[in-house]
Amino acid sequence: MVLAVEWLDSPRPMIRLIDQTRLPEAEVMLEVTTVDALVDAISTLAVRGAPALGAVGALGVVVAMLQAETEGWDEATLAAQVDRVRDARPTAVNLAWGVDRVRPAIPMGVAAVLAEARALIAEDGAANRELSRLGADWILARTGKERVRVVTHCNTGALATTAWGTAYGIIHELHDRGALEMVYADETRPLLQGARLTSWELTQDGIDHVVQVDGAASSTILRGLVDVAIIGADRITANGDTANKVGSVALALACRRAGIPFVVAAPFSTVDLGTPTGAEIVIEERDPTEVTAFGGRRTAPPEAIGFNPAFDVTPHDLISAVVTERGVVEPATTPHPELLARIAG
Ligand SMILES: CSC[C@H]1O[C@H](OP(=O)(O)O)[C@H](O)[C@@H]1O
Repeated sequence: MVLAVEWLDSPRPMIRLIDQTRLPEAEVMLEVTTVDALVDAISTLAVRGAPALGAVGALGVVVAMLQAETEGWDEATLAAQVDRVRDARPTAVNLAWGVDRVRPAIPMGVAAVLAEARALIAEDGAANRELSRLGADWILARTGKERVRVVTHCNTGALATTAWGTAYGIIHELHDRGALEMVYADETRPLLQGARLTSWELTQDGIDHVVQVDGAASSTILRGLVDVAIIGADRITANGDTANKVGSVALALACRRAGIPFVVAAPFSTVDLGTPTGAEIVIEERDPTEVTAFGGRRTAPPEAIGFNPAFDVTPHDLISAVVTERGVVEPATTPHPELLARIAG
Protein backbone atom coordinates (compact mmCIF):
# COMPACT_ATOMS: atom_id res chain seq x y z
CA MET A 1 0.00 0.00 0.00
CA VAL A 2 1.59 3.28 -1.11
CA LEU A 3 0.52 6.14 1.15
CA ALA A 4 -0.55 9.38 -0.52
CA VAL A 5 0.97 11.67 2.10
CA GLU A 6 3.48 11.51 4.98
CA TRP A 7 5.30 13.99 7.21
CA LEU A 8 9.08 13.71 7.50
CA ASP A 9 11.18 15.53 10.11
CA SER A 10 14.45 14.78 8.34
CA PRO A 11 16.54 15.50 6.32
CA ARG A 12 14.36 18.59 6.82
CA PRO A 13 10.74 19.08 7.86
CA MET A 14 8.54 18.35 4.83
CA ILE A 15 5.40 16.80 3.45
CA ARG A 16 6.45 13.89 1.25
CA LEU A 17 3.90 12.73 -1.29
CA ILE A 18 3.82 10.55 -4.34
CA ASP A 19 3.14 12.58 -7.50
CA GLN A 20 -0.08 10.98 -8.72
CA THR A 21 0.10 12.73 -12.08
CA ARG A 22 3.10 10.50 -12.92
CA LEU A 23 1.42 7.17 -12.05
CA PRO A 24 1.33 4.46 -13.19
CA GLU A 25 4.38 4.97 -15.40
CA ALA A 26 6.63 6.40 -12.70
CA GLU A 27 6.72 6.58 -8.90
CA VAL A 28 8.03 10.12 -8.28
CA MET A 29 8.13 11.50 -4.74
CA LEU A 30 7.59 15.24 -4.13
CA GLU A 31 9.16 16.97 -1.11
CA VAL A 32 6.93 19.91 -0.16
CA THR A 33 8.40 22.62 2.08
CA THR A 34 6.55 25.72 0.87
CA VAL A 35 2.93 26.87 0.55
CA ASP A 36 3.43 27.57 -3.15
CA ALA A 37 4.58 24.00 -3.79
CA LEU A 38 1.68 22.56 -1.77
CA VAL A 39 -0.98 24.67 -3.51
CA ASP A 40 0.49 23.62 -6.85
CA ALA A 41 0.46 19.95 -5.84
CA ILE A 42 -3.19 20.18 -4.76
CA SER A 43 -4.40 22.13 -7.81
CA THR A 44 -2.62 19.83 -10.29
CA LEU A 45 -3.87 16.71 -8.45
CA ALA A 46 -0.35 15.54 -7.68
CA VAL A 47 -2.06 14.92 -4.35
CA ARG A 48 -5.82 14.31 -4.48
CA GLY A 49 -8.73 12.52 -2.94
CA ALA A 50 -10.90 13.95 -0.22
CA PRO A 51 -9.33 12.35 2.89
CA ALA A 52 -5.80 12.84 1.54
CA LEU A 53 -6.68 16.52 1.04
CA GLY A 54 -7.72 16.67 4.68
CA ALA A 55 -4.28 15.39 5.67
CA VAL A 56 -2.39 17.83 3.45
CA GLY A 57 -4.62 20.65 4.63
CA ALA A 58 -3.59 19.99 8.22
CA LEU A 59 0.08 19.41 7.39
CA GLY A 60 -0.01 22.47 5.14
CA VAL A 61 -0.53 24.63 8.22
CA VAL A 62 2.75 23.24 9.62
CA VAL A 63 4.52 24.02 6.34
CA ALA A 64 3.16 27.59 6.43
CA MET A 65 4.26 28.09 10.05
CA LEU A 66 7.80 26.89 9.31
CA GLN A 67 7.94 29.11 6.23
CA ALA A 68 6.71 32.05 8.35
CA GLU A 69 9.68 31.50 10.69
CA THR A 70 12.23 31.47 7.87
CA GLU A 71 10.67 34.30 5.85
CA GLY A 72 9.58 36.52 8.73
CA TRP A 73 5.84 36.49 7.88
CA ASP A 74 3.62 38.38 10.32
CA GLU A 75 0.37 36.86 11.63
CA ALA A 76 -1.73 38.34 8.83
CA THR A 77 0.60 36.99 6.16
CA LEU A 78 0.62 33.55 7.78
CA ALA A 79 -3.19 33.55 7.92
CA ALA A 80 -3.41 34.51 4.25
CA GLN A 81 -0.99 31.74 3.27
CA VAL A 82 -2.95 29.19 5.30
CA ASP A 83 -6.09 30.36 3.50
CA ARG A 84 -4.37 29.67 0.16
CA VAL A 85 -4.00 26.03 1.19
CA ARG A 86 -7.57 25.90 2.49
CA ASP A 87 -9.01 27.32 -0.72
CA ALA A 88 -6.87 25.39 -3.22
CA ARG A 89 -9.86 23.21 -4.26
CA PRO A 90 -13.48 23.98 -3.34
CA THR A 91 -15.57 20.80 -3.48
CA ALA A 92 -14.01 18.31 -1.05
CA VAL A 93 -14.97 19.50 2.43
CA ASN A 94 -11.96 17.66 3.85
CA LEU A 95 -9.35 20.23 2.73
CA ALA A 96 -10.95 23.05 4.71
CA TRP A 97 -11.80 20.63 7.52
CA GLY A 98 -8.14 19.61 7.85
CA VAL A 99 -6.95 23.23 7.99
CA ASP A 100 -9.68 24.28 10.42
CA ARG A 101 -9.04 21.30 12.68
CA VAL A 102 -5.42 22.29 13.43
CA ARG A 103 -5.63 26.09 13.01
CA PRO A 104 -6.60 26.78 16.68
CA ALA A 105 -3.28 25.23 17.77
CA ILE A 106 -1.18 27.78 15.83
CA PRO A 107 -0.59 30.01 18.93
CA MET A 108 0.86 26.94 20.71
CA GLY A 109 3.53 26.47 18.07
CA VAL A 110 4.62 24.08 15.33
CA ALA A 111 4.88 20.97 17.53
CA ALA A 112 1.29 21.39 18.74
CA VAL A 113 -0.08 21.83 15.21
CA LEU A 114 1.92 18.85 13.94
CA ALA A 115 0.57 16.72 16.80
CA GLU A 116 -3.00 17.71 15.86
CA ALA A 117 -2.31 16.89 12.20
CA ARG A 118 -0.89 13.49 13.08
CA ALA A 119 -3.92 12.77 15.28
CA LEU A 120 -6.25 13.68 12.41
CA ILE A 121 -4.41 11.35 10.05
CA ALA A 122 -4.53 8.49 12.53
CA GLU A 123 -8.26 9.01 13.18
CA ASP A 124 -9.08 9.08 9.46
CA GLY A 125 -6.99 5.97 8.90
CA ALA A 126 -8.82 4.11 11.64
CA ALA A 127 -12.08 5.31 10.10
CA ASN A 128 -11.10 3.69 6.79
CA ARG A 129 -10.73 0.30 8.40
CA GLU A 130 -14.00 0.51 10.34
CA LEU A 131 -16.10 1.76 7.43
CA SER A 132 -14.59 -0.95 5.21
CA ARG A 133 -15.91 -3.60 7.59
CA LEU A 134 -19.30 -1.97 7.97
CA GLY A 135 -19.61 -1.51 4.21
CA ALA A 136 -18.72 -5.10 3.40
CA ASP A 137 -21.22 -6.33 6.02
CA TRP A 138 -24.00 -4.10 4.62
CA ILE A 139 -23.38 -5.10 0.98
CA LEU A 140 -23.28 -8.85 1.66
CA ALA A 141 -26.44 -8.62 3.77
CA ARG A 142 -28.29 -6.47 1.22
CA THR A 143 -27.33 -8.53 -1.85
CA GLY A 144 -27.58 -11.89 -0.11
CA LYS A 145 -24.68 -13.05 -2.26
CA GLU A 146 -21.58 -14.90 -1.11
CA ARG A 147 -19.43 -13.16 -3.77
CA VAL A 148 -20.24 -9.82 -5.39
CA ARG A 149 -19.33 -8.04 -8.59
CA VAL A 150 -18.59 -4.36 -8.03
CA VAL A 151 -18.47 -1.26 -10.20
CA THR A 152 -16.53 1.71 -8.85
CA HIS A 153 -15.67 5.20 -10.10
CA CYS A 154 -12.54 7.32 -9.78
CA ASN A 155 -9.92 6.40 -7.17
CA THR A 156 -10.66 5.90 -3.49
CA GLY A 157 -7.71 3.81 -2.36
CA ALA A 158 -4.62 4.56 -0.27
CA LEU A 159 -3.66 7.20 -2.86
CA ALA A 160 -6.82 9.16 -2.01
CA THR A 161 -6.90 8.64 1.73
CA THR A 162 -4.78 8.26 4.86
CA ALA A 163 -4.92 4.46 4.99
CA TRP A 164 -6.23 1.80 2.62
CA GLY A 165 -9.23 3.59 1.20
CA THR A 166 -12.93 4.19 1.37
CA ALA A 167 -14.90 2.57 -1.46
CA TYR A 168 -11.63 0.83 -2.28
CA GLY A 169 -11.38 -0.14 1.38
CA ILE A 170 -14.70 -1.98 1.13
CA ILE A 171 -13.51 -3.66 -2.08
CA HIS A 172 -10.32 -4.73 -0.30
CA GLU A 173 -12.31 -6.04 2.68
CA LEU A 174 -14.60 -8.05 0.38
CA HIS A 175 -11.52 -9.45 -1.33
CA ASP A 176 -9.95 -10.43 1.99
CA ARG A 177 -13.17 -12.25 2.92
CA GLY A 178 -13.22 -14.18 -0.38
CA ALA A 179 -16.47 -12.35 -1.21
CA LEU A 180 -15.32 -10.39 -4.26
CA GLU A 181 -15.83 -11.84 -7.74
CA MET A 182 -14.89 -8.95 -10.03
CA VAL A 183 -14.32 -5.19 -10.08
CA TYR A 184 -15.30 -2.97 -13.01
CA ALA A 185 -13.17 0.19 -12.60
CA ASP A 186 -14.35 3.23 -14.55
CA GLU A 187 -11.42 4.92 -16.28
CA THR A 188 -12.76 8.28 -15.02
CA ARG A 189 -12.22 10.92 -17.66
CA PRO A 190 -10.63 13.35 -18.09
CA LEU A 191 -7.71 12.64 -15.68
CA LEU A 192 -8.16 8.83 -15.61
CA GLN A 193 -7.96 8.31 -11.85
CA GLY A 194 -9.58 4.91 -12.37
CA ALA A 195 -7.47 3.64 -15.26
CA ARG A 196 -4.22 5.06 -13.87
CA LEU A 197 -4.62 4.81 -10.08
CA THR A 198 -7.37 2.36 -9.12
CA SER A 199 -6.14 -0.22 -11.60
CA TRP A 200 -2.58 0.31 -10.29
CA GLU A 201 -3.73 -0.31 -6.71
CA LEU A 202 -5.94 -3.30 -7.64
CA THR A 203 -3.04 -4.82 -9.56
CA GLN A 204 -0.67 -4.34 -6.60
CA ASP A 205 -3.28 -5.96 -4.33
CA GLY A 206 -3.85 -8.88 -6.71
CA ILE A 207 -7.54 -8.08 -7.15
CA ASP A 208 -9.20 -9.22 -10.41
CA HIS A 209 -10.63 -6.26 -12.32
CA VAL A 210 -11.30 -4.74 -15.69
CA VAL A 211 -11.07 -1.08 -16.70
CA GLN A 212 -14.05 0.26 -18.63
CA VAL A 213 -14.76 3.57 -20.28
CA ASP A 214 -17.08 5.76 -18.23
CA GLY A 215 -19.72 5.52 -20.94
CA ALA A 216 -19.90 1.72 -20.47
CA ALA A 217 -20.76 1.91 -16.76
CA SER A 218 -24.52 2.37 -17.14
CA SER A 219 -24.88 -0.50 -19.62
CA THR A 220 -22.63 -2.72 -17.47
CA ILE A 221 -25.13 -2.12 -14.66
CA LEU A 222 -28.26 -2.50 -16.81
CA ARG A 223 -26.92 -5.72 -18.36
CA GLY A 224 -26.72 -7.26 -14.88
CA LEU A 225 -22.94 -7.59 -14.94
CA VAL A 226 -22.54 -6.14 -11.43
CA ASP A 227 -24.30 -6.52 -8.08
CA VAL A 228 -23.43 -3.18 -6.46
CA ALA A 229 -21.87 0.20 -7.18
CA ILE A 230 -19.49 1.58 -4.53
CA ILE A 231 -18.09 5.10 -4.77
CA GLY A 232 -16.29 7.56 -2.53
CA ALA A 233 -17.33 11.11 -1.72
CA ASP A 234 -15.97 14.63 -1.56
CA ARG A 235 -18.79 16.20 0.39
CA ILE A 236 -21.91 14.60 1.91
CA THR A 237 -24.56 17.09 3.03
CA ALA A 238 -26.87 16.82 6.03
CA ASN A 239 -29.62 15.11 4.02
CA GLY A 240 -27.28 12.65 2.28
CA ASP A 241 -26.83 14.39 -1.08
CA THR A 242 -23.30 13.48 -2.21
CA ALA A 243 -20.71 15.26 -4.33
CA ASN A 244 -18.26 12.93 -6.01
CA LYS A 245 -16.24 12.67 -9.20
CA VAL A 246 -18.20 13.60 -12.29
CA GLY A 247 -19.89 10.52 -13.71
CA SER A 248 -21.04 9.24 -10.31
CA VAL A 249 -24.69 10.26 -10.73
CA ALA A 250 -24.91 8.25 -13.97
CA LEU A 251 -24.08 5.11 -11.99
CA ALA A 252 -26.72 5.98 -9.38
CA LEU A 253 -29.41 6.41 -12.05
CA ALA A 254 -28.49 3.11 -13.68
CA CYS A 255 -28.46 1.32 -10.30
CA ARG A 256 -31.95 2.61 -9.53
CA ARG A 257 -33.20 1.36 -12.92
CA ALA A 258 -31.45 -1.99 -12.45
CA GLY A 259 -32.62 -2.38 -8.85
CA ILE A 260 -29.13 -2.84 -7.36
CA PRO A 261 -27.59 -0.94 -4.42
CA PHE A 262 -25.66 2.32 -4.91
CA VAL A 263 -23.28 2.76 -1.98
CA VAL A 264 -21.30 5.84 -0.89
CA ALA A 265 -18.31 5.21 1.39
CA ALA A 266 -16.52 7.98 3.29
CA PRO A 267 -15.07 8.82 6.69
CA PHE A 268 -17.35 11.09 8.69
CA SER A 269 -14.83 13.91 8.06
CA THR A 270 -16.38 14.05 4.56
CA VAL A 271 -19.81 14.79 6.02
CA ASP A 272 -20.71 18.50 6.01
CA LEU A 273 -23.59 18.93 8.44
CA GLY A 274 -23.41 22.70 7.87
CA THR A 275 -24.60 22.32 4.28
CA PRO A 276 -28.24 21.25 4.10
CA THR A 277 -28.41 19.86 0.55
CA GLY A 278 -26.34 19.25 -2.55
CA ALA A 279 -27.73 22.39 -4.17
CA GLU A 280 -25.34 24.41 -2.02
CA ILE A 281 -22.17 22.48 -2.94
CA VAL A 282 -19.63 24.40 -5.05
CA ILE A 283 -18.62 22.23 -8.01
CA GLU A 284 -15.01 22.75 -9.11
CA GLU A 285 -14.75 23.78 -12.76
CA ARG A 286 -11.34 22.72 -14.02
CA ASP A 287 -9.24 23.78 -17.02
CA PRO A 288 -11.29 23.09 -20.18
CA THR A 289 -8.20 21.80 -21.98
CA GLU A 290 -8.23 18.75 -19.70
CA VAL A 291 -11.23 17.73 -21.86
CA THR A 292 -10.05 18.90 -25.30
CA ALA A 293 -6.53 17.54 -25.04
CA PHE A 294 -4.78 14.55 -23.49
CA GLY A 295 -1.13 13.82 -22.81
CA GLY A 296 -0.17 17.13 -24.36
CA ARG A 297 -1.97 16.31 -27.62
CA ARG A 298 -5.06 18.24 -28.73
CA THR A 299 -7.95 15.82 -29.28
CA ALA A 300 -10.72 18.29 -30.19
CA PRO A 301 -10.61 20.97 -32.92
CA PRO A 302 -8.81 24.15 -31.97
CA GLU A 303 -12.13 26.01 -31.93
CA ALA A 304 -13.72 23.52 -29.49
CA ILE A 305 -14.31 24.70 -25.94
CA GLY A 306 -14.20 22.13 -23.12
CA PHE A 307 -16.80 21.89 -20.32
CA ASN A 308 -15.07 20.41 -17.30
CA PRO A 309 -17.02 20.12 -14.02
CA ALA A 310 -14.83 17.92 -11.82
CA PHE A 311 -17.73 16.62 -9.70
CA ASP A 312 -21.44 15.94 -9.77
CA VAL A 313 -24.04 15.60 -7.01
CA THR A 314 -26.02 12.41 -6.49
CA PRO A 315 -29.40 13.18 -4.88
CA HIS A 316 -29.94 11.38 -1.58
CA ASP A 317 -32.98 9.50 -2.90
CA LEU A 318 -30.73 7.57 -5.31
CA ILE A 319 -28.30 6.50 -2.57
CA SER A 320 -28.97 3.10 -0.99
CA ALA A 321 -26.41 3.54 1.78
CA VAL A 322 -23.89 6.06 3.07
CA VAL A 323 -21.24 4.07 4.93
CA THR A 324 -19.08 5.83 7.52
CA GLU A 325 -17.08 4.63 10.51
CA ARG A 326 -19.87 6.01 12.74
CA GLY A 327 -22.51 3.89 11.08
CA VAL A 328 -24.59 3.38 7.95
CA VAL A 329 -27.59 5.46 6.90
CA GLU A 330 -29.96 4.66 4.04
CA PRO A 331 -31.04 7.94 2.41
CA ALA A 332 -33.17 6.34 -0.32
CA THR A 333 -35.44 4.57 2.18
CA THR A 334 -35.22 6.90 5.21
CA PRO A 335 -35.08 10.42 3.76
CA HIS A 336 -34.58 13.16 6.36
CA PRO A 337 -33.14 16.68 6.19
CA GLU A 338 -30.82 15.86 9.12
CA LEU A 339 -30.18 12.20 8.29
CA LEU A 340 -26.39 12.29 8.74
CA ALA A 341 -26.68 14.11 12.09
CA ARG A 342 -28.29 10.92 13.43
CA ILE A 343 -24.89 9.16 13.35
CA ALA A 344 -22.75 12.17 14.16
CA GLY A 345 -21.96 10.71 17.58
C1 LIG B 1 -11.60 8.70 -1.10
S1 LIG B 1 -12.54 9.94 -1.75
C2 LIG B 1 -11.73 10.31 -3.23
C3 LIG B 1 -12.60 11.16 -4.11
O1 LIG B 1 -11.84 12.27 -4.58
C4 LIG B 1 -11.77 12.18 -5.99
O2 LIG B 1 -11.71 13.42 -6.60
P1 LIG B 1 -10.27 13.98 -7.10
O3 LIG B 1 -9.56 12.83 -7.77
O4 LIG B 1 -10.64 15.10 -8.06
O5 LIG B 1 -9.57 14.49 -5.85
C5 LIG B 1 -13.05 11.46 -6.36
O6 LIG B 1 -14.18 12.29 -6.27
C6 LIG B 1 -13.05 10.38 -5.31
O7 LIG B 1 -14.27 9.74 -5.11
